[in-house]
Amino acid sequence: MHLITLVQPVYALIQHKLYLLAGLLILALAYWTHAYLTCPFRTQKIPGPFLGKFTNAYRWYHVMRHTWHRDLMDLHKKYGPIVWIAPDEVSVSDPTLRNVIYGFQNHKKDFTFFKKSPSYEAGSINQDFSFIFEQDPEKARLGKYHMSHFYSERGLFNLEENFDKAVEELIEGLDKHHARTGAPCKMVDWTEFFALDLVAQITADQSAGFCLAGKDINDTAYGARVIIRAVGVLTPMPWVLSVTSRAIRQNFLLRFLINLYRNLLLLPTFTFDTGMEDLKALKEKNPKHLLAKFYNAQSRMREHYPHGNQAEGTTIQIFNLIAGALGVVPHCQVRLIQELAAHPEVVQKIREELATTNNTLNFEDFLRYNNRQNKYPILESAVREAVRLTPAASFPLSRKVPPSGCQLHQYNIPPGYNVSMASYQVNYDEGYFGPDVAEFRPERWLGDHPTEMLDGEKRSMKNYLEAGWLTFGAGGRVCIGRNLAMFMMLKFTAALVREFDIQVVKQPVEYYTLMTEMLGMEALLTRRCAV
Ligand code: HEM
Repeated sequence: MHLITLVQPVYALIQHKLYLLAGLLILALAYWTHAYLTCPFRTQKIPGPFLGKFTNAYRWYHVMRHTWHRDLMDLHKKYGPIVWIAPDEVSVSDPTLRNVIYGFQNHKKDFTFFKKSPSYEAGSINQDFSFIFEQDPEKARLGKYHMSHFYSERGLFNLEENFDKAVEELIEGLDKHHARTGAPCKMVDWTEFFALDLVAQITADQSAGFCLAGKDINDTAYGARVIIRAVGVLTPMPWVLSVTSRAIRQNFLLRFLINLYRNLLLLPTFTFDTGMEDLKALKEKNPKHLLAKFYNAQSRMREHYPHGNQAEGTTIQIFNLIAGALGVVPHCQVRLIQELAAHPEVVQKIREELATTNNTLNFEDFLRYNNRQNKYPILESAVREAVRLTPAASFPLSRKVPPSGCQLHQYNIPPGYNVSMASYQVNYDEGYFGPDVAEFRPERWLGDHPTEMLDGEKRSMKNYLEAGWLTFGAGGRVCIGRNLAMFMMLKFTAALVREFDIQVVKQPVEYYTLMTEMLGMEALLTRRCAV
């Protein structure tokens, strides 16, 4: 009887769609208002945009306008270094607080360590270890233990031959498709082709042929972009995450993922169910390349991921590599080309540096081992300056406040809430980087900083600047691919300025979803005679 009394009005509500809609809206408003009224940020009067305090829809709207990275900068200009941006999150813009949030694990472990926030679940699509999206710090540490050596400078040094093969194909492709024809070169496409060719080279010692073909074979890069953007759209919406599962997300993205692995590994019939034998054969053929390392790393971590499988566990590492090499590096590279085209004096200096090593960039002339000197300080600084100005992995690095809570300026953030910093507002902090923060000035990375290190040693500018920026994240979850990113950009840029004169005929436009993409830039390339 009671049940019927309850069910009848609900049924009536469902019958009238308008009432149902109004009911849902009232419920949502009641939920948001309750969350707002009980939020400790309110009692402490943390400033922020009114709508952002109420609902995640505010942040999502700005993501969908593809301007969130710049909007966040504006919010900080308006409200100060701590801004309440979403019902359970504050955004922080202060390089001196970087180490509070992104520190290393210490003996107090779970009590003080800021884990990646639950929003990282958006990028988890199978039951295996996915480096970027793993929230458990212990498992991430284990991943780093098994993988960091082959992403180290030394580890990559062993694959220099593969870098050079990818560079050769890049030059051949650019020459054939642009320099000789005079057709404008779509720079972001070419930086992506190079990334795909390079990944195929270092993963399985083979040419995937993107630069030679001068096109996105089978929409491989397009598919990877769809996946990365989909993660960006999902990340600011916690309720979507609670109603989708990894399996749903994987199925939605499956065809793009499989297409990616097929075209990179040159395994045209690859599937997760049937592909393990092919993967094994490929990794056995190339024991020194990354596919073999990925396979070994996932086997060692298997006991922690009992619901996963070897084919997915191995290939998801390729996806992580692609997320960095294809999702991020090309956009930093486009910024660098844009700046070099506008600063011929820097190009001249880079050419002079390259002339000292036979016009070729060699890793051994860059790495500071055996007391060798870096022979490319301007080129290195130009790359650093570009990744500072366009830190393309610009999504807020959201972290869950640990049981210890945390103090950010005058505010006390209780455990369980989220705090985040994003690279754009940190990297453009005038207090830290100086009033010329928005200018491309590679020389800011050279020489010494007036302050000293703790042990009384001189502090280099590089050390000072890297301690403040957030381009590669920081602390225990710092980017594992930062050496690879640097090497990719060094090799690409060295080859480009050696071989071509570049004239930008169309400027890039920033487009944020998860990464800040630099879309639309076109350049005319003229082959240089004097090499
Ligand atoms: C210029 C290029 C790159 C930039 C700006 C960049 C930036 C970042 C940032 C900001 C993070 C921290 C994410 C967080 O804290 O949530 C990160 C993490 C990571 N990056 Fe990169 N990245 C770049 C290139 C690469 C490349 C080429 C790889 C290829 C291996 C890579 C692999 C990773 C991985 C695996 C992580 C997760 C590390 C962890 O959570 O412990 N990145 N990257």
